[in-house]
Amino acid sequence: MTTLVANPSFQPFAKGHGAGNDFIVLPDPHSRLALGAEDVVRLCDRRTGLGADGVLRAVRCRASPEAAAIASDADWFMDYRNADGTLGQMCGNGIRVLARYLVDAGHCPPGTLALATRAGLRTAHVPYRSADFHGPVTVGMGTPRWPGPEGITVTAGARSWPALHVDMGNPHAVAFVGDLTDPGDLTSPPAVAPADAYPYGVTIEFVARRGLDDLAVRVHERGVGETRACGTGACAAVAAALRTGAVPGTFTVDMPGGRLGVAVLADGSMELTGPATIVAHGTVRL
Ligand SMILES: N[C@@H](CCC[C@H](N)C(=O)O)C(=O)O
Repeated sequence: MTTLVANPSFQPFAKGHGAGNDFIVLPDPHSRLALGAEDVVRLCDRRTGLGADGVLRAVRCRASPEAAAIASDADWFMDYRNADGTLGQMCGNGIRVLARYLVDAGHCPPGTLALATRAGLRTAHVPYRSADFHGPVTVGMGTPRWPGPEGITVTAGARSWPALHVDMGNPHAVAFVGDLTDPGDLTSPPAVAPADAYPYGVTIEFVARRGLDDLAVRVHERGVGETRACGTGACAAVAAALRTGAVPGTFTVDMPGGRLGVAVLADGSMELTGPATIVAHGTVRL
């Protein structure tokens, strides 16, 4: 049985990012950390905390009944939290950063890592251990699903666009725009209609087509706000492009924080590739 202990005053952490989508990694192999929503909000605050788009609690699957129920054959569980303290099922950049951390910090050998998420088992490939905690990571993102409803509209500022509902383990609304400046500054969340289309909230992608296999994307993330990149969002954008005429292959997805690659495999599943960087290790007051 796992014993939850009172949060120690100072907890080890690592800070990392994937194409500018940044995370605090909290290694908690024995699942002893009682991490509340208020802890996450405090940690992610960019003035009074470390600052991040989200928190990745890294737990050994065998120490967590929740993780073992999701994927008993996985080694580690990514307990992902958004900056507002809410739980997320899946995070494409987060899982790449977690995999880079686990390998470079010596918790796992390089190669293939089986990782549990609330969206199910995901497989990350870390080609080598990096002494400077930086390098590419590829992750199998599963197959996009189309749960409906159709006829979704997204409104930002004074403009509206039709959008497609794509599920990448977490919910997305993808709108094609003429220019990435069209949605305005995105400092407040875009409106989505019908209002009951996403009972648990949604991440919204604004996508500009640049070429046959080249997309430029801005993302307003559920539980965070506009972020510099989003891995599930990149895959959702490619899925929506395929639905509207693009041909399966390998896509480049440019986001404000950097470039991600999305490969569409023969079975329709997707692989996400991009850089993952650990920028700091330390201890933080919880
Ligand atoms: N940044 C992420 C997505 C994180 C989860 C999202 N905010 C949600 O609530 O579903 C990514 O890289 O996929």
